[in-house]
Amino acid sequence: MKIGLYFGSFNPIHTGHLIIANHVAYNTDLDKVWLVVSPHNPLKSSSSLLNEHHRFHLVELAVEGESRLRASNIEFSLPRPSYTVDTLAYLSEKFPTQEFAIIMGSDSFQNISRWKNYMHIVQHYPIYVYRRPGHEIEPMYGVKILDAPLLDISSTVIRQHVKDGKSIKYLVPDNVQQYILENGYYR
Ligand SMILES: Nc1ncnc2c1ncn2[C@@H]1O[C@H](COP(=O)(O)OP(=O)(O)OP(=O)(O)O)[C@@H](O)[C@H]1O
Ligand SMILES: O=C(O)c1ccc[n+]([C@@H]2O[C@H](COP(=O)([O-])O)[C@@H](O)[C@H]2O)c1
Repeated sequence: MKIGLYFGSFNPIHTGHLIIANHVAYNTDLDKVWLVVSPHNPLKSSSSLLNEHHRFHLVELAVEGESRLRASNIEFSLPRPSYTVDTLAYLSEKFPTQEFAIIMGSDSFQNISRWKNYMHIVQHYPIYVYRRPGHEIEPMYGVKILDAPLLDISSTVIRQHVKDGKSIKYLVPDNVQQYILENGYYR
């Protein structure tokens, strides 16, 4: 089976992430997409990060009932910060019969040369890039650029809306919105 690994902070998961994961799961040669919650992105400050268990739970709520999408907390038991190359090595050893690919937005791809051992990643794993407004890229390293509508949604905007008391309806699934508001996250 071919599995797309969609790594992210998911702080919180939003409709953009879900549209991307669903697009890949149904329009490429990949069979499933795992949304891998990274406790700590090595290139981002952790100050505005909601606890990883809460972020993971929100991803679980978001993919509930969708058989091709799965929430993964595999990085919770690995050293911090979460270096993708280390997670890939761990997964390839743990699931030797699976074929793994990577899914990322074009903003992440623009930074890939700053990732630990990025040449190993680009040489050994297929990469699917979803274009993001304001982040035009040249295809390099044989990456596949997905032909799909641009989505101007970010976790940053959702956190800011919650802080400002604005609605996040439709920007996140209803059950995710309800859980965020009930628990007072991002206030
Ligand atoms: N609207 C979007 N279009 C394309 N790719 C996206 C979009 N939102 C997120 N991604 C991609 O999804 C992955 C995980 O993103 P992440 O969890 O950091 O969300 P984010 O919205 O970028 O968060 P933040 O606003 O906190 O930086 C990254 O590879 C990112 O490029
Ligand atoms: O391995 C690295 O050096 C590396 C550097 C920056 C980001 N990443 C990973 O890229 C993923 C996307 O990060 P984010 O915070 O933009 O959602 C997340 O899983 C990070 O751990 C990985």
